[in-house]
Parts: sequence; C-alpha cells; structure tokens
Amino acid sequence: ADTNNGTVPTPLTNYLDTQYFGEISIGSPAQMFNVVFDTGSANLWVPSQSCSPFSTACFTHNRYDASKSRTYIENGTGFSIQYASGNVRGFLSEDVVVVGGIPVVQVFAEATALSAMPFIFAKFDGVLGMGYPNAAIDGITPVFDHIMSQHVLKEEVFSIYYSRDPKRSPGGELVLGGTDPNYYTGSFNYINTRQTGKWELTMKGVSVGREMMFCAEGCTAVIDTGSSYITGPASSVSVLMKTIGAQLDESGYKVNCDTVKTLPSVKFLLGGQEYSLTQEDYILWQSQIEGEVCTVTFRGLDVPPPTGPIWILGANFIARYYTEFDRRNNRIGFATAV
Ligand SMILES: CCN(C(=O)c1cnc(C)nc1NCc1ccco1)[C@H]1CCCNC1
Repeated sequence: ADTNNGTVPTPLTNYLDTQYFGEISIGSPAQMFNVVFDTGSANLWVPSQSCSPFSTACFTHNRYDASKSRTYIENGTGFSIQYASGNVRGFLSEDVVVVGGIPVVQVFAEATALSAMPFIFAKFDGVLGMGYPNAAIDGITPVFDHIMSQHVLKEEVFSIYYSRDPKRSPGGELVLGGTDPNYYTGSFNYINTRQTGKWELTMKGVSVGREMMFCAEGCTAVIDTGSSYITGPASSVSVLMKTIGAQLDESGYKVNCDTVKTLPSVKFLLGGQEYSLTQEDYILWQSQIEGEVCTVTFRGLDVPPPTGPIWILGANFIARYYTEFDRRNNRIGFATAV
C-alpha cells in the first residue's frame, strides 16, 4: 500500500461517546466490517454467515461469507473468547484483511455464537485486537504484527484519538505507524509497559480532588481502547462513587445533573504524571424521555488474581489523553487531546 510517509490514518465513528469503531475489509471481493480497534484483546473476530439465526446479536450485524471470497483459506479450529461483559464462540478462517489500505493474510475467527449481552447493543460488527501476540488466543499472529513485518510503517507504533463530542467529525482516528498532530497538543509523556506483554502500566495512585484514595501501594492500569468506561476494583469504585454522591442503579452510577459542576477531578498517577479527569470527562450527560440523566463513566469490576486487581482506563480516559502505543519500545505515550 502506498502509505503517505509510512503512517496510515483510519477514521473512526463515535457512537454516543461509548463505542468507537472503524471500517476494515475481509476477503476478495472486499466484505466490509465495522470493528473496534481493541488494545484489551489480541484476536480478530467478525460474525459468520453460518451463525445461528437464533443468535440475534450475530444476525443483526454484517457477516463474513467464506463462499463469496476467492482468497478464503479454510482452517476450522475452534475459537472461544471470554470477556467480562460477554463471550464469543466460533471457528478460525484465513483470508486477506485490509486495514487502512494495508492488506495482510490473517487468521481470524468467524463468530457463530455471540452472547446477546452485550453484543445486541454493539453498533460494531466485530473486534480487531491490537494487543500483544502472547495475549492472542490459539497463538494466532495479530493483525498489527503482520503489518509490522511488512516494514511499511515509519515507526512500529499506533495511536488512537477518540472525539468527546458525538457531533464532531471524525468521531476518532487510528494512525498506524505514527501519531496525528491535529489531535493533540504539547509533548508526549511515555510510560514503559509492565513485562507482561500487555498494554498495561504500573499506576502509583488514584486521587479524588487532592486526596489519594486508592492504589497508593501501586496497582496495574490496563489501557483498553475497546472499553467504554473506567473500571476499578468494585470496593474502591463504590467508595469513589459515594464520595461524589453517585447512586448505583441497574444501568450504572448516576448523579443529579445539578451537582455535576461541583464534582471533584479524579486523578490517575502514571509514570510520575497526574492524569486528571474533570466532571466534563467522566460524566455522560444524556437527555432522555424522563429528563436529563447524568451517568458516571466508572464501573466496578473485580478481576481475579493473578491478573487483578486492576484498573481499566477506557474510552473516556483516551478521549482526554491522546494515546500512542509503542511496540518498538514497549511503552505508552499520552498527550493532551485537542
Ligand atoms: C469490545 C468488547 N469490550 C467492550 O468493552 C464492549 C462490549 N460490548 C459493547 C457493546 N461495547 C464494548 N466496547 C465499546 C467500545 C469501543 C471502543 C471503546 O469502547 C471489551 C472487552 C475486554 C477487552 N476490551 C474490549
């Protein structure tokens, strides 16, 4: 692919500040899919033409049809991925996948069963894992690793911009091979990833206002471009929510919209820098039939040891801090998003 100076931008769609996805193609002729570029996982899956009609989540999305692709290569190995929020089952296939105009021959999963929760709410069809190879199920080489081995990228990095304003276009941007100065200001602060071969950092504390309330002894922060919210250990998040006067209901933590302007900043101490989120950044203000609803974009999630306890910094964090994922130096860079 003729990549302009070795960096390749892909525009992303922003759905309600909670889902960001971009278009890829699989097969010849091209079959188009909307996928989440997800640093929290390392496999590519899309719904399959052969999914059961009873799998509503599968049926309501674009589906890959191997019989219509002349570059399809059969594999058939079983596949199953388990997220905290749901699961995906299917089988492996191989075909030409094009991301940002760069073609790779890729082993991916055709999903034949998608759990209704949460995928009936997905505006995207599938997930393109941007994680490290050792996080990939079935030992499959991830898409970005195939792209790196083509030596078409200026740098072995990729960057993510998520817009905060649903009306703003583009809703976001993935850059393969570099960063896009149009979407950040100032310089990057870099933090080395832990040796785990995952996009995770050591966090030195979480403060509310001026008080450090959590993770003072150090904890793990996963930078997950595929998660909408920030999650932390349920006990910590419930204390944090009590501090800001949020109530938990069936669809998450809510605050009275009148109190939003008085809410404190929440700060994450990473690599000697404090990354602050103001109420602007962590409150999702939605006008619904019953009036204004203000959702706090934090969720409690207990990840069992040895992986957990962890904090997951998702889209609401990335929307504030433009993020560069550096595979060459195994580090993550943050700059203030514009
Ligand atoms: C994609 C699966 N994920 C979701 O959190 C998720 C689930 N279900 C829906 C409907 N949306 C999700 N993410 C929307 C989104 C897009 C970009 C930012 O957030 C996570 C699972 C763990 C690894 N990381 C990804």
